[in-house]
Amino acid sequence: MSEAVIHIDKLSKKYRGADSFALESLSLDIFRGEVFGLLGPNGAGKTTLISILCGLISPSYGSFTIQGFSYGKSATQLKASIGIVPQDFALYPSLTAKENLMYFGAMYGLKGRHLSTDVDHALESLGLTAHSNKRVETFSGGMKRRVNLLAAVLHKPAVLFLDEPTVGVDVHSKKAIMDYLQRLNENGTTIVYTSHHLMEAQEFCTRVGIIESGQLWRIGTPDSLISSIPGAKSLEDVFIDLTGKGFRDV
Ligand SMILES: Nc1ncnc2c1ncn2[C@@H]1O[C@H](COP(=O)(O)OP(=O)(O)OP(=O)(O)O)[C@@H](O)[C@H]1O
Repeated sequence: MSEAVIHIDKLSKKYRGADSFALESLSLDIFRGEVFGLLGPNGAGKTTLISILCGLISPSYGSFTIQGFSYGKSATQLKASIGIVPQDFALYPSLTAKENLMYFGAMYGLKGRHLSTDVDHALESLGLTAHSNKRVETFSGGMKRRVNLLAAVLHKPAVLFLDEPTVGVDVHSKKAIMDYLQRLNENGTTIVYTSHHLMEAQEFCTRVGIIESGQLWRIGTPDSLISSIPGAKSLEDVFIDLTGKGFRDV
C-alpha cells in the first residue's frame, strides 16, 4: 500500500446557526498518486470538506494532515504542498491572463525570469498563448476555468484540490482540462476533485468516495462500486441507488 498523503480523522463541521452537521465524523485516507473523486448530491458536504482541507474554513471537530503537515504546527509547509482550484473564479478580471498568473506565482514566492517563462509555458499547455495579454474579463467561461487551473499549479503542488473544475465549460475546454489533469497526475500530482459529472469521474478517478449528509457512504474504485450494486452498469446507477431518486437541488 502506498503512503497516505492526506489523512483525515473524524472531521466534523457545523456552520454557525445550522441545525445539523455539514460534515459528520468523516475519516478518510487518500494515497499518493491517486485521483480521488468526491461525489455526492447538492448539499452533501463536498465543498465543506475541500474548504477545510484547503484551510479556507476551520473544522468544528476532528483533525487532518497533508503530507504529514497540519495547519497548526506546519501551516507554511502545508500551504506550499497544495494547490486549490475553487468553484468560483479566483481571478482578477481587469488583469490579463499573464498578469493574473504572474501575480499568483509571486504569491507562492516564485519570481523573476523563471516565473515569466513558467507562466508562458503554462499558458501554452492549455492553449492560451494567443490570449495571454488579453484581460480575463473578456474570456469565455472555459478560458477562465483554464486560467483558474493554471493559477493553482504554478508552484507545482504535491496535492491539487479542484471543486467542479469543468462546470459550465464546453466540450473542447473540458477535454483540454481533463487531459491536462491527467498529465499532472502522471507526473506525480495527487488529485482530489468534486464533480457532478459521474461519467467523467468514472473515467478519470482511481477511487471515489460517495458523500451524503456529511458522511462517507461508500468508497472504492469505480469498478468495485459498480459491481457492488446488483444490475449497476455505471457510477450513475450506483449513485442513484445510494442517494435515491428525489431532487436535491430544490
Ligand atoms: N457558509 C455556510 N453557512 C451555513 N451553511 C452552509 C454554508 N456552506 C454550506 N452550508 C450547508 O452545509 C451543507 C453542505 O454544503 P456543501 O456546500 O459542502 O455541499 P456540496 O456537497 O458541496 O454541495 P454542491 O454540490 O451543491 O456544491 C449544506 O446543507 C449547505 O447548505
